[in-house]
Amino acid sequence: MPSEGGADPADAPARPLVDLRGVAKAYGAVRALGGVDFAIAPGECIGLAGHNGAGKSTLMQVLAGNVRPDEGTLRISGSDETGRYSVERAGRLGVRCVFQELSLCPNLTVAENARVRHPFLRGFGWRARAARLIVSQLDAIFPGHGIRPGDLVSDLALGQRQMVEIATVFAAGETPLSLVILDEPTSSLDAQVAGQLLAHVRRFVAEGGSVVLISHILGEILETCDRITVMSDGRVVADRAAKEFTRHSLVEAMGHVAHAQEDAAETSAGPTARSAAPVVASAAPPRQANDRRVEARRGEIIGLGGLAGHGQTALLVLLQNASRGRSRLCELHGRTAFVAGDRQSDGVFPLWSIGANVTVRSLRAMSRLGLIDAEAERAMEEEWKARIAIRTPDMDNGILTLSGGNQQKALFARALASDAEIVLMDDPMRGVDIGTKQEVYALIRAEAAKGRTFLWYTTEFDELRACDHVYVFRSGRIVADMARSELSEARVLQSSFEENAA
Ligand SMILES: Nc1ncnc2c1ncn2[C@@H]1O[C@H](COP(=O)(O)OP(=O)(O)OP(=O)(O)O)[C@@H](O)[C@H]1O
Repeated sequence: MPSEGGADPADAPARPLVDLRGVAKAYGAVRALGGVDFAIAPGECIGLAGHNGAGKSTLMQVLAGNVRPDEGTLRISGSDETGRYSVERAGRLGVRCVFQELSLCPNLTVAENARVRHPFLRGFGWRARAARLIVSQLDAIFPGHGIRPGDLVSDLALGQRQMVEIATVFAAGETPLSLVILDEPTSSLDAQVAGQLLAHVRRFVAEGGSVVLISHILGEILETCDRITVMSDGRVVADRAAKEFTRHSLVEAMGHVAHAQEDAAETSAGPTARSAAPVVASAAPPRQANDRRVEARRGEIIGLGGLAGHGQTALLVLLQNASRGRSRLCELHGRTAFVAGDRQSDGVFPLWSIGANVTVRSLRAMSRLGLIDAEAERAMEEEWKARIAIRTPDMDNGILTLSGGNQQKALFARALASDAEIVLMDDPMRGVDIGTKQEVYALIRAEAAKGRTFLWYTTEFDELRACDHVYVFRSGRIVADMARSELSEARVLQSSFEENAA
């Protein structure tokens, strides 16, 4: 059994770039880190895996200087930083991070944000220099990105904001860059853009840089990283060369049951013909030039695919904002609930408790004579905490005390606990660990079998395979639609890129 922090000492690099020993951190009763050893060699890409709430982000926040551990030592490039480490020290030592919650200022342009991150861009002509810096970095990492330096960040799609954030972090600064921490960097990127980033990571590492990559998409870390460290409940439970892991053994190391196939489509060999049930939701993208429209029948799981930001979210919003009945673009017969993918801006009520975030959509159903039935509310909170495994000692804690993936689970619970007949999902599985994903897929299938309808925008092909019928979007229009039996990744990709796809 691998020991804690346990690579064979013979494999340990002579002088690690980073050497954390016995790092512990508690938040009240929650032990986020329980004595972690973690080392990174120069020129090494480490994958950090583990269930939601395992402690990955907290460990990286320690390394970024944002969180001061209660115990443990921290050495960087041989220098003992224990007790004096800070964000500023991290910056000077060349440690930079892309965290799950984006740090860009929405009311500033792309170039102005680059200036905020890189204060050396000052004096006469700073704006042009900032623009050149960010555009050249975007070109290097994400060729064909389509982002202009004068674009306001608030006007960019989530994926584009993520690209700007990543490019800003990799851009040459005053101090040489030694370590880049990427905490779920691909969660809002589609497969093609994610591939561009991972290729860049490999180039950066080949040139001697180090990277820590956190991802719940296991294929990404298996293919990109040299070594994989697995965390569970605040501890390191496995630490080996990436090539020694298979997908199966990695899932097991994370403490999940490794099913023969962990994909969404696992048991979903459903009907291939459209069901005869009545249409409950139907919508046409405003830019659609022909009469194609997304149509969902009662009990169907409908997938919206294609590259990120090509009109899928807009269609879901159109349905969410539609009133019941029929209009030119929309037809809706039932109550809707929306599961946001961008939890920061559309999802969580940041000042509310976890419980209140879950039950808010159901309060009307739980109120009698204008008073909310507190017992029913508490029961709903506890039921969903158990059903979807929200990791918290107390549902009264603030929602922001949850790890990113657990916040996402709370949003899911809000929609599924509600009385909505139609659930609109805007790429909601981002940041959810593989064990929970399997449970949520099963839940969706069970709910669909009971007659609930799901419209599911996803950037993961595996999730499209769980759908009964898939519509592929490009440039704000539906360019293809196919039943599950006709679905293949090649077909979806082809339709996503070709203007005149089938
Ligand atoms: N500021 C905080 N206050 C209270 N608890 C916190 C805080 N930050 C983290 N925690 C708790 O610490 C634990 C570890 O969280 P962390 O964010 O490190 O997990 P993670 O492995 O990154 O999860 P995910 O995959 O969901 O992002 C969780 O139980 C979380 O609820």
